[in-house]
Amino acid sequence: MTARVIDGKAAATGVIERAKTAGAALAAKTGVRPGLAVVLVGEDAASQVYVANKGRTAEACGFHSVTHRLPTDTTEADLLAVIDQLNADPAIHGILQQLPLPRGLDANRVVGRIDPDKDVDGLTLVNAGRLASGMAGEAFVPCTPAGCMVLIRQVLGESLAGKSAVVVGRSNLVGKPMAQLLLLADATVTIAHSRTGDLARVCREADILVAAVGRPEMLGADCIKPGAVVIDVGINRIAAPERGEGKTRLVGDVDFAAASELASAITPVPGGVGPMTIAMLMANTVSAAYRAAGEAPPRF
Ligand SMILES: Nc1nc2c(c(=O)[nH]1)N[C@@H](CN(C=O)c1ccc(C(=O)N[C@@H](CCC(=O)O)C(=O)O)cc1)CN2
Repeated sequence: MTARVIDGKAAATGVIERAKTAGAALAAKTGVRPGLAVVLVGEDAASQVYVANKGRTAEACGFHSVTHRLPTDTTEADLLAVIDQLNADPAIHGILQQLPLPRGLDANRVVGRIDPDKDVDGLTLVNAGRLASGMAGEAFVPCTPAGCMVLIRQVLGESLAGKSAVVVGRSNLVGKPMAQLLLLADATVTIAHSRTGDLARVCREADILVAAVGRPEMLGADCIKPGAVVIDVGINRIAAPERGEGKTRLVGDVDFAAASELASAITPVPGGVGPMTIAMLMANTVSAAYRAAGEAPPRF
């Protein structure tokens, strides 16, 4: 079998288009223009690219968009003051603290300061609790797992009843919310991780395999059940001397070539899950603005 390659860029373009249309409709009806604030602390090169993309995409959607770039030595008190100011700003409906934070800043305390109604990253305890309690409709769901679900539904439809899903990775940002979403769609879910015994055997049970471990090409052919849908969340930059001295390339957590021989559908890296992360941020921002305006948010 040669797997269908799931086009995350095309799916993301569709979500962004719907967010733009929904934002314009809200502004026309209520005068409320969706507003997104992104906060970046420090100089992490990848984060700078992601944050710039978030701002650009928000502007392309017609949103009010602000980016706070703070130096690496920002104190937690100063960062919390920025969050407080954004919490109080009526023009801002969504706040995202870009992660990771520099050493010395506590991500739980900083993210926990965001007003849950503006938490478009879905990382506050309130939104994580809503999702874990099955109240996904009222929660903001973290953007990457929300995007993975859009891609999975494209391939398998709404109900995952009867399907076994294995999520490799247990982060608050991806692994745990991903498992909750699959469970809510009626899949039978296992969360595995780097310390799982005989990981390949566990993965081979999966009709849906979601890889979010952050280790380049860690999951090979021995991890893939024939016909599985493989969603690769990993974005790992590795040396690519074949492209020239000092060159690099991106790979996922899955050995794409090997897995493609067995899977029925697979996301590539780049061009798979990554673009959906930013698209779902636009969707969550529109939803936050709808809620702030007392309107029912659209479904993405
Ligand atoms: N507060 C958050 N921090 C981080 C999140 C998040 O969802 N919320 N996710 C990641 C990084 N991320 C967004 O922030 C992100 C990662 C990757 C992509 C993307 O489009 N990737 C492209 C490749 C891009 C490249 O060339 O480097 C792809 O996969 O095609 C978008 C967003 C960590 N931090």
